[in-house]
Amino acid sequence: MKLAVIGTGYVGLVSGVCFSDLGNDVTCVDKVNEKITMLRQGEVPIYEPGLKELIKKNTDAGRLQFTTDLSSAVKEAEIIILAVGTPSLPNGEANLTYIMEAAKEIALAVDGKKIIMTKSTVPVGTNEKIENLVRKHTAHPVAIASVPEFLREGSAIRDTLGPDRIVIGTENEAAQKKLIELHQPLTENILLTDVRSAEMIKYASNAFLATKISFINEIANICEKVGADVTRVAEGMGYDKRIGSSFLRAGIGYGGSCFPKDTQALIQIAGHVDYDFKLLKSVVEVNHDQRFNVIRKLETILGDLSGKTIAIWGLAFKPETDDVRDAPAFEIISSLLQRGALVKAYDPIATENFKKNLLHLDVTYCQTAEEAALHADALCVLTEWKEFQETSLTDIQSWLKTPNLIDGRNIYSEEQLAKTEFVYYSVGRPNMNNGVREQTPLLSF
Ligand SMILES: NC(=O)C1=CN([C@@H]2O[C@H](COP(=O)(O)OP(=O)(O)OC[C@H]3O[C@@H](n4cnc5c(N)ncnc54)[C@H](O)[C@@H]3O)[C@@H](O)[C@H]2O)C=CC1
Ligand SMILES: O=C(O)[C@H]1O[C@H](OP(=O)(O)OP(=O)(O)OC[C@H]2O[C@@H](n3ccc(=O)[nH]c3=O)[C@H](O)[C@@H]2O)[C@H](O)[C@@H](O)[C@@H]1O
Repeated sequence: MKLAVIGTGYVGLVSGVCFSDLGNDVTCVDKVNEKITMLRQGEVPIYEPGLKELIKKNTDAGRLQFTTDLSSAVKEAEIIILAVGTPSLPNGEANLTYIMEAAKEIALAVDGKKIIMTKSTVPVGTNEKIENLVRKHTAHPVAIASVPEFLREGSAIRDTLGPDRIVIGTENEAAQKKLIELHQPLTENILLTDVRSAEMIKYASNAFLATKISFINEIANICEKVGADVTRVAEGMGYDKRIGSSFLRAGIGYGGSCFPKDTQALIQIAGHVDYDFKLLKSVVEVNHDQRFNVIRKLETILGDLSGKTIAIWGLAFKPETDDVRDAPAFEIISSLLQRGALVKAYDPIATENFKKNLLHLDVTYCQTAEEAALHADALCVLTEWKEFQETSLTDIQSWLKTPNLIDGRNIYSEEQLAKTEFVYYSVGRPNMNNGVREQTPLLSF
């Protein structure tokens, strides 16, 4: 099939490349010239394991192209995939400017029968708005479908080529048939539904995963007070198939380009129909507060942070990506600087993106993990990069001025710590001091 993909962010690029890998002719479109130039030269504007190689394979095979010429790409295609951004407005609502602009450009370019398949995450009712807009600008038969995307950054190719499910929301039977045909090589598990339900499935899925994270983070906070270990609690819960073990990793809260924005957007969607989504509001609040536990723990160990040197390992919102959108590191570092601390930070690949976004922050960015940790009063691990997990605790101890370690992602085990002198605080697990577990006093009730 001939496809045009509008937008070469994570979703557009990865789905475009994967669809071409399945044998379709794909043209990826972006309005940013530099992105298209890079892609044509075989460079990838985002970091995603395996993507560069897959792009080369498919461009070499002549099935994958990149252009800024939306009109020609649309004319050539049977299916147009809409994958532009839907960032948050200041009030939390999804900003639909890019979607609507792109939809208009598509409508003005169509010259025959087409399917527009929306992969961007859009509030319930948006695809109907897209349809109305398109009808205003063209008389050609254009079918609209909502086909939400569920990929994760860092495992985007694997997720796209082996999805748990595909959701196709459309009222147009011919489009439905065509979209089943397009997605069938990926999975047999295709849910056919109406447009509004498809749009809601995406928000409900992200909101539910965010809820799991905030839930386990609150359990972790209680574990710290009662002397239990949240990793064992999560394991014990996860064996129950009704609960499942995924998304029960306690930490410093979720970040990234989607959970924070999509939870806020769903609260707004509910608000527009006079529904107060109390549970989700709490999920967001818990998540925001969770970040500051890192600061509270540092203050417990070091007291006043003014003049103290704090090493930060990890700036990306999760490993295997250079994406720093809404990364917890932003607020944690800002808060440290406000308290007068000196911050030295290291991330294997996200430093440049972080700097670009936070030019005003007075942070010393380091080339290696060791450089960041050297002579610091404490080290905070904010992203669970494998490189950090593989660094010997004996080395870390020798680099630091004082062996204080805040492990925001629970990457080190009690056994590893047993042979060290660290004051070690993690999330929802017993503190360690000089290789020994700190005892929680008898509970009074
Ligand atoms: N990032 C992710 O992992 C996931 C994102 N999503 C959703 O997918 C959508 C896209 O997300 P990202 O890929 O992160 O977006 P992004 O914001 O990184 O990229 C969007 C791209 O679209 C381009 N663009 C905007 N208007 C255009 C136009 N009129 N013509 C051509 N190009 C245009 C921009 O220049 C940009 O390169 C969002 O709605 C997001 O919520 C869904 C699942 C996963
Ligand atoms: O709509 C989207 O954009 C995507 O959002 C998430 O994907 P992503 O943001 O790439 O990354 P996740 O692996 O879900 O992690 C999100 C955040 O939650 C945190 N997290 C995740 C899992 C967990 O157990 N604990 C936890 O704190 C991560 O550290 C990270 O900050 C969803 O997992 C995807 O299904 C969805 O398509």
